[in-house]
Amino acid sequence: MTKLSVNINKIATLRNARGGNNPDVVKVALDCERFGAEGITVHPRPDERHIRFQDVLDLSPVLNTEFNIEGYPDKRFMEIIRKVKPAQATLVPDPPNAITSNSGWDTITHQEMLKDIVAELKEIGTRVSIFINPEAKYFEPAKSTGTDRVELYTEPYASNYSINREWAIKPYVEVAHIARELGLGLNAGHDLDLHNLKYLKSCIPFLDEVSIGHALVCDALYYGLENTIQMYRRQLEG
Ligand SMILES: CC(=O)[C@@H](O)[C@H](O)COP(=O)(O)O
Ligand SMILES: NCC(=O)COP(=O)(O)O
Repeated sequence: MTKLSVNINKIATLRNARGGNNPDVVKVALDCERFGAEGITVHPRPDERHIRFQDVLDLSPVLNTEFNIEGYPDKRFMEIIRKVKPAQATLVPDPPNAITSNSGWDTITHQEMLKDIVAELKEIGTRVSIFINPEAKYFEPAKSTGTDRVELYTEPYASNYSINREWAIKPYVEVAHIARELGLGLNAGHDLDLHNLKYLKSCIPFLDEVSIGHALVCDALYYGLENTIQMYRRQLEG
């Protein structure tokens, strides 16, 4: 079964736009869980443009599903992970000024650093996932870091889906089987939506988890949050 983890970054974007507490990020997260989300994902960026570090502290004690915290493993990120000990930490190589995540890790060049980070996170009992591009050369080095899972960076798939979906999915199917052979758990995320999710799932049925935020929140403006979460869940059935 592939779990849906709802990324609530963009709920925080809307809240921050007016300086108050509407929408209430904690309330929305709990409602997402009630509506069928099987996890909550946040990405507290260094500039706190959306999710703030305080949001992480407010969410952690009240969530009922898995809490997945994404981010670059700098000092502040590691401190918050040590503090809240989430179910999962997803390491992304984003520079502080990145408009959004735009690549996975070079697990060859950064293997030693990742090894140390992964060991520290596993020591505190947090499952570790490493954001990764669908390039086979990065998978054995990823395994060598000791990570539990990898998260396939799916923006290239999403942007090529409408052009030629069989071509777009090909590298992802190839590396998904490599990950499985290596004993790595398999997540996926970035730019997944109601158009491309079902095909991804049909081609990689053993996906452990997808984390989806931007498109899901946009869809909720038209279909409502509860209905939208159910619509995404149905794309993952079978
Ligand atoms: C790692 C990933 O692909 C997403 O969490 C992405 O980082 C979302 O970040 P923004 O919501 O800031 O675009
Ligand atoms: N890890 C991907 C994520 O959490 C959400 O990405 P997106 O759906 O906002 O592009």
